[in-house]
Amino acid sequence: MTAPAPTATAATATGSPVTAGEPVIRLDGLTKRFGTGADSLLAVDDVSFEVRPGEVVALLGLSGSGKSTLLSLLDGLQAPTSGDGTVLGTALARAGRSELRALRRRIGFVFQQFHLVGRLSVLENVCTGALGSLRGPRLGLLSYPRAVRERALDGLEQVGLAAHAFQRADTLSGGQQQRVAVARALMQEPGLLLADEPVASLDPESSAQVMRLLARVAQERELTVLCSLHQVDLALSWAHRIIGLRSGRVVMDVATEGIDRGTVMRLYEEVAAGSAEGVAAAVAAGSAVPPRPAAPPGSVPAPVAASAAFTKGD
Ligand SMILES: Nc1ncnc2c1ncn2[C@@H]1O[C@H](COP(=O)(O)OP(=O)(O)OP(=O)(O)O)[C@@H](O)[C@H]1O
Repeated sequence: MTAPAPTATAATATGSPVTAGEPVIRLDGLTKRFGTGADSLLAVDDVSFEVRPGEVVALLGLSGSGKSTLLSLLDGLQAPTSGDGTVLGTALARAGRSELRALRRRIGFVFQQFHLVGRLSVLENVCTGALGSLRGPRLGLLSYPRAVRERALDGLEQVGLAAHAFQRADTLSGGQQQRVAVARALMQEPGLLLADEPVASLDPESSAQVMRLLARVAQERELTVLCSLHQVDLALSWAHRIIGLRSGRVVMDVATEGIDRGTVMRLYEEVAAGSAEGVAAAVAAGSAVPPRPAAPPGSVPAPVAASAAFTKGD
């Protein structure tokens, strides 16, 4: 599946969609350190990039490279240690609690584990997506305004699950539950959709279905999507752009159009500091990555070098 270019956009030479609007995300040296002193850990390290309206971006990187931490910073769930970022016009480092709460109401978040309430009906789960805009707690489907219930049903139709509206959520398959979670996120009418490994616990067929759904809603709603993934092939076929993290740093930022799989796979290999320039040139040219020099027999692999940046355009 190829990511459909959002409407009202003009494709650039690299195929990346660009609209005239302000960036939805603008990060400037965003940094998150856990702990202090010698034992502290730099989870997100001086990250700067922009995401334009309608862009569908896949966030790739080894386990522990900082993808989830970056997403939680963007959602205002964690405060940056230094640097700044603006999301939907809210400055992350300077926003107060209520501003961050307001920001979160405008960001849809899709989790790996769906986070549905299993004993509630599918429709009521979708209705909970509107809670941020309603006053007071809700108990039972009928406690939601009719307009919300109708919108939730429309959402379920959009994700192909209207027939299951009155079933308990925990009777659905994993792939179906994730599609319900997408419908719930869309109830917020978000200006940005973040997804943290939304298909990590799904089989290949359900994964493709969920990614196809995300691509479709992104196109139909001109919605900006930033989604962490472990599946390079899904990222290549679904996203407009791949941002690769290694040890918290952005080491790859490429349009998916014209990029080959081997180049992206370098993200998952250990990169010796000495070969970084070669990789950078290969990525920038969109060509195949030159072979790594063979390690002498018995040698210990070089540590992954966070400084081995091969950001496109460097
Ligand atoms: N609350 C925390 N306190 C301390 N360290 C943390 C915390 N959250 C994350 N980390 C550390 O920050 C680093 C980045 O973690 P993060 O979960 O963002 O990576 P990831 O790329 O999302 O990994 P995965 O693909 O396995 O989900 C890891 O070393 C992790 O152990």
